[in-house]
Amino acid sequence: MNNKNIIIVDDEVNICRSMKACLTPEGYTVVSFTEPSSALKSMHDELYDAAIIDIRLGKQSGIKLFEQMCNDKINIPVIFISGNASLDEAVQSLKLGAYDFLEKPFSADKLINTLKNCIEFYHLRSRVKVLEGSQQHDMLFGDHKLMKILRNDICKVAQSEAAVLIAGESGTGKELIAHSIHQQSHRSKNLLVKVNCSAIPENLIDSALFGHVKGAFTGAEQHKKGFFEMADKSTLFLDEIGDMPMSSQASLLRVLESKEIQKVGSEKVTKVDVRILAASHKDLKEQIKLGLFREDLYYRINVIPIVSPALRDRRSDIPLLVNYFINLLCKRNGVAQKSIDTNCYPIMCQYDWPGNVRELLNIVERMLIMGDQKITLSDLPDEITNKKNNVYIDDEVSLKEFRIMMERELLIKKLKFFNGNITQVAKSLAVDRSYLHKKLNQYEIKRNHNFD
Ligand SMILES: Nc1ncnc2c1ncn2[C@@H]1O[C@H](COP(=O)(O)OP(=O)(O)OP(=O)(O)O)[C@@H](O)[C@H]1O
Repeated sequence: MNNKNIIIVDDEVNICRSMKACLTPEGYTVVSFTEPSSALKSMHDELYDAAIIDIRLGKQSGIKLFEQMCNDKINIPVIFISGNASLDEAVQSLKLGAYDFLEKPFSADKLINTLKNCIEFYHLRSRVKVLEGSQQHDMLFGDHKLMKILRNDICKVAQSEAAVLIAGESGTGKELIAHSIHQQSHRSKNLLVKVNCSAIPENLIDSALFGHVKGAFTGAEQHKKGFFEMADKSTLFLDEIGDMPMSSQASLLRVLESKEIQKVGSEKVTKVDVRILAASHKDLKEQIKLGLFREDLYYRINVIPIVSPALRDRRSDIPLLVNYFINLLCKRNGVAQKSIDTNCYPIMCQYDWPGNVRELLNIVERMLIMGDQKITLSDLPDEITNKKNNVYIDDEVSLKEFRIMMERELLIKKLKFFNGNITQVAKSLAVDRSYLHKKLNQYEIKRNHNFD
């Protein structure tokens, strides 16, 4: 059984019946309509795998129906049929994006084969789109043991259907984690649907999550699919869930409990099969205490918790990420490959990166644009070189890196103490002036370095 849903739109009831009779034994579930408006309504309400549409629907036009489907973003592959359409109409239908055109009368075999190829073709096409999309997402870089544990956890949870709550500071890669879970799950043949919960106005949440029918409220000029329907048989990623208003949380909880949706303005209740991933940079337990997040919803979405580590907790990954971003950005922007002076790494590892990987990515991009062929210490922004925190020593730092860090810290301290007086600094360090100049050049420290 192939378990696919097909919709037929033909003004001749007999033709609908005979197509149904030949497709049903092949395992297709077939519904038919003689009226384009009822067909369009059904396409909004149900999920179809393909549509077979007559070009001439009495006084109405199948092509017009197809155009309306495109406007309403109903993405069903279409096969047109007709006994009396002109060649022009057939060509027009294909130009609009229909999969094929069959001239009546056609054999049962011809219909069955065309339909099978059509569904396979669209399935492959969406798979290619998913793979293209995933290439931008699945690069969860990092060799630190925290990243190894994270990748291992992702691999395990991907195989299950349980809801996952991804916690972690902003910019640590929570969205990448969600994509990675989806890509490794059996739902990956369908697209992951992402919702930014903080961006949906409170009064539109039901319509955004469940969709609405035409005329449900002022401004609802078209039928609209909600995120749950879009994510049917796939994964729904609820990003920034901690920013969702309380009233919206109630609607979300209802659908998570019942696994059913009801479009705004419709009586009909539809089952959905959606896996939930959620993320928040806010501490949801804290939000519960503050009365800003529902405890019952928290337990629904937090079946498996995953924590995305802050960059400062895996500093040894910084050189790896910097190199990865340099390659990525040079390729993406079509510029010649640039490189970085490895003396930059110890300094970059000292910085706390409050914006995490996103901040690192932005800074690398800025240095690539503004700097020369090789990024050097002088290209590092002030907030990184003027760090005032205690020296951080990573588990995996090498002796050479450690020496560079300490020497640099010491030179800056002394220069500050002696107001940039080289003779005094050299004397206090028990080195001669030329050696001190050499070191200052090596670490690109200027005498009038900004010491604040
Ligand atoms: N481990 C990583 N490897 C490669 N790139 C990463 C990694 N982590 C994050 N990034 C990149 O950093 C940027 C921010 O990541 P992402 O949007 O996933 O973070 P987030 O935690 O969801 O942030 P927010 O809480 O602000 O939504 C993206 O460009 C992402 O590709």
